[in-house]
Amino acid sequence: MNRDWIATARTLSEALPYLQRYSGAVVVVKFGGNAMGDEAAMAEFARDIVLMKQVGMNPIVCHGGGPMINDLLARLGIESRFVRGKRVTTKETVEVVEMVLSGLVNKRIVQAINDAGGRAVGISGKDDDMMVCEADDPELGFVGRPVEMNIQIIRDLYTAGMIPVCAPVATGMADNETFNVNGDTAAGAIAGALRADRLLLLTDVAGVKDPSGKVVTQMHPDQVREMIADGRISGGMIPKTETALKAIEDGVRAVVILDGRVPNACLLELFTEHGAGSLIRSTDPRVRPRGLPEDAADR
Ligand SMILES: Nc1ncnc2c1ncn2[C@@H]1O[C@H](COP(=O)(O)OP(=O)(O)O)[C@@H](O)[C@H]1O
Ligand SMILES: CC(=O)N[C@@H](CCC(=O)OP(=O)(O)O)C(=O)O
Repeated sequence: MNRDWIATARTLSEALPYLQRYSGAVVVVKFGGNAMGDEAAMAEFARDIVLMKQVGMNPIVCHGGGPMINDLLARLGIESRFVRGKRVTTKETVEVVEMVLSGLVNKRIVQAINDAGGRAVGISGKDDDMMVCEADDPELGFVGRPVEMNIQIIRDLYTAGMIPVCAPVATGMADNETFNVNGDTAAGAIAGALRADRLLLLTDVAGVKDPSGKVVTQMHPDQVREMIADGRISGGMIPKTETALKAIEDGVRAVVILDGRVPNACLLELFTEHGAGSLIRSTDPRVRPRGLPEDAADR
């Protein structure tokens, strides 16, 4: 018997407890612009998402696209400026942000998932008023902080067999306002509103690292707060870990920060014993949202 076939059969067999555990689970996947890579990497990501749906999970994709916005702004001669990891967004910039995120990036992901045999539907926070925002900080201009979530549209899509693909652009409280929302923030707000079983934040580092460069594989919220306070977590990892803390407070069972450039990153996290990246989980026994069995070990 061919050794590869035996190994493949064993891998499938070993995945059984994970397939059982995650049956029906709601998993929000944030796909960052830096994690997107080339066409082949996009196709591989799409295959993972379709496989998750095929085995009975409910994957929801929420994407970024910062580098793609930077490219178009540069071609238009508009400078990109960030404050604490968020883009300073003028009225002119927000038009480009919406074009790139709700248009180019969203439809590229939708097409890749459909090519892999899934039924992806692209929406933004504007559709059905899914995400309503207020200005985050006057210094940032049209950057939104989600204040109201109308999440039924997402539930309707996944219960009808579709895969929602969400662009982080939202509507405001006043007429005709458009807000640019940080992709991590948007994914966290969606996961929180759904009380998701998992929020996977795909980025371009292996996870949260300690000062020696080693990835911390499991963390609880207090440890994350300590690492932010003493500077071990800095830069772009601050909004990411803050999103994780907020999502857990809102009832998300666990958040994983992992390297989206690794082939089959989502499958490695969900269907193997050791998972991938850094898992942040509440220690509060009252936080037991619907979904996974009470006694299931998280890794
Ligand atoms: N403790 C840490 N562990 C890992 N990355 C960290 C840490 N502190 C700061 N960082 C920085 O955070 C970056 C990830 O954030 P960011 O570049 O904003 O990701 P994305 O574009 O995927 O949203 C890493 O590339 C790294 O430079
Ligand atoms: C307010 C804000 O900063 N919005 C982000 C939205 C895209 C994003 O978050 O993209 P990544 O996940 O690829 O970084 C931006 O304009 O770049």
